[in-house]
Amino acid sequence: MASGTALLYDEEMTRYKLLWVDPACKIEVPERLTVSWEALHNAGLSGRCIPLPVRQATEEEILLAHSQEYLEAVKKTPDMSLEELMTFTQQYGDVYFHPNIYHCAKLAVGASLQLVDAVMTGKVRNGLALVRPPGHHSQRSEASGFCVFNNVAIAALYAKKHFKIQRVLIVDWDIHHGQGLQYCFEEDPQVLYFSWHRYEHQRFWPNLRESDFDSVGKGMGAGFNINLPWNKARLMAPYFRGLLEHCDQKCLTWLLASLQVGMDSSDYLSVFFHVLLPVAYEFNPELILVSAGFDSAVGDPEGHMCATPEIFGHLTHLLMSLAGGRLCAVLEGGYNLTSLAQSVCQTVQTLLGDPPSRISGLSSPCESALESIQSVRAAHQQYWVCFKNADVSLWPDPGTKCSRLEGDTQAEEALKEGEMREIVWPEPPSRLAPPIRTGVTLPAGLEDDVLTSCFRVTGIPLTPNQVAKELWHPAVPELKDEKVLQSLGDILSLLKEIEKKEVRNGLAVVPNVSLAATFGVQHALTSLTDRVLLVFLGNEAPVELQEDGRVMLIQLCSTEPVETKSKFYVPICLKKSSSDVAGFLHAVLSLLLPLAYGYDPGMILAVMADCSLVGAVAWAQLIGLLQSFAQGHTLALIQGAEKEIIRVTAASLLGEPASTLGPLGPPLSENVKAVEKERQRLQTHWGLLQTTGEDHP
Ligand SMILES: NCCCNCCCCCC(O)(O)C(F)(F)F
Ligand SMILES: [Zn+2]
Repeated sequence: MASGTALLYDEEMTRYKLLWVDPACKIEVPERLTVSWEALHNAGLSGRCIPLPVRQATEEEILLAHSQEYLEAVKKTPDMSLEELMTFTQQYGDVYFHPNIYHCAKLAVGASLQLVDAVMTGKVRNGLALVRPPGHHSQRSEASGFCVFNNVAIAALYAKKHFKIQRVLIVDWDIHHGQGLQYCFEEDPQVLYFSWHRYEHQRFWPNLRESDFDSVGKGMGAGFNINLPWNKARLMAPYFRGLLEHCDQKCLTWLLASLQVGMDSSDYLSVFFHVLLPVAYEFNPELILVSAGFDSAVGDPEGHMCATPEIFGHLTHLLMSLAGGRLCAVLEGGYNLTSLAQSVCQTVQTLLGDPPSRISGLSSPCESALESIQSVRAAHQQYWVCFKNADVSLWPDPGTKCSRLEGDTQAEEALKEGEMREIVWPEPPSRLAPPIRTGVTLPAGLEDDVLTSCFRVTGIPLTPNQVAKELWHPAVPELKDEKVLQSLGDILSLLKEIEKKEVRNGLAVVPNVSLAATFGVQHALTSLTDRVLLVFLGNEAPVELQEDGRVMLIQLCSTEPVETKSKFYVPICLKKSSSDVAGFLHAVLSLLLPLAYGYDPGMILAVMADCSLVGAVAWAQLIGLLQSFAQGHTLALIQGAEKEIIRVTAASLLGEPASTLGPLGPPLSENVKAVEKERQRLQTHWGLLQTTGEDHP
């Protein structure tokens, strides 16, 4: 299994810049690369990566995505005078040329291809190419938006050609629409292009009608182009008409900044749960390419978004569960040098396997985001079975796009000026990786190669009254069984190792999983955290729940669970769950992840009480996704000695990407209905569950 994270950078790519005055291009400066590189160095992250040399792309490689005449034209730029460069630039939009930009553009493509080679040959697991000029706007015969050659398009075409890959997923989280990528692949069913971008009903650059959600791809490529447009909130102007008379410029600026509707982490995560991840799992890609633009981070002068840099650690982690972890990230935009550097570090740290930091304060996606989510799911319902049961009765019908009154532009300008001065955000918290990753307690005789890199933990057997004290309930008969007492002792010492940050996560194979779960929850609450998420696969409810919210129980069962009103108890009854992998995954993506992010637990207990409920691969996928939370503090408890389950659990806890689930069939409609029922019940309490707007009837 490949391991290691590649980092590609060459300071030659800093050696071009804008040589004349052009307000549209002045933000694309060489310092974008140097601050990113230095931040990675200062954080000790570049030292943990595998440095790969960049190289110049060959003409043949560039011609995969560009025309001969365009290449010939760009080839002439190194010999041009300043005037000739300015004239040459005039024919394109929002881009500039420089005598050295052709050289750098070849290095940017070459770096991307080096990264694809290293990942596809298993030399590394994943990686990031820090490049400029960026690529996702450039087209067959046209430069655009600071882009000269389309780095990611060429990388995808190169991967298909040289590695016979038939399914590539491109995730473009840059705040601008990568129209160059859309045009390149819109008829290609082998390349699924996903982009979110500021759109504002076509009022945001590049102002293209085809950047809207109804561009789904063409011909054989229908369904393989997904646009998620960010449109500003509805009609701010009327609120301000009244206020304008009373408040001065400063107050208006503040007011707009506080109402400024840049999207935040809740919007981003909702799109991943309810649009991107369901389709990505169904598509089952062999390689993930990320057009990693960080102008979608807070503070960016182009993006005006609110999502803080740690969100990229989460987005990266969620994508690493796909394609066996084969992920190539290529830098696109990002113009606030502080948030760019922080976002790059968050991304690389996750690629290296460090657990994402906890994100608190998540809420519901905003109305505008919900409208976009619903529109995209409706537009793609006919192409993806994961949207088959989506609630897409259109709200409001697309005809009534909320237009923006002219008054906004003056307000917009105020916002732009005001907000640039004031925007600040906290540094992302440090994400320490403990020396050892996984502690295990196993009954003897369960040796396994994977387990050798785990840290064996054996505890002191507990006495019955010790347990009774911890569990605050009368001693149960099992407590006579010294195997049970030993396993509880083992769990206690595992939790202590996690508490001391000696290990990050743990695995215990136990004789009585319900007792172990109850004990684990109680001990975690007394010594580790005030919020424990218990994910329980099995039918017997392990713990009585207090409504104080210190435990959230998500229980996957096969028999009809008791009716509940609690927002901390989520029974999900799945029929034939071991064969309905799609149904299981639907439950994880549309229920479990949104709940867990909303709850923000300090500890995860993942309990496999009944090995028949899901297969080993689905379970491993779940263990991988659960490491998004609680700084990776997961304790997996397994009853019985299913060797395969134990092996994949340990592998996942050690950071091995789970193997792919393979092509997914349609989920069982009764399972989708069960999940939808719970989602409807809970979405008012946990906003990340929403997929449609509130005022939808
Ligand atoms: N206010 C100035 C208007 C600038 N309009 C052009 C924006 C180009 C964005 C380029 C990018 O960030 O998408 C890339 F990733 F390609 F670099
Ligand atoms: Zn951008």
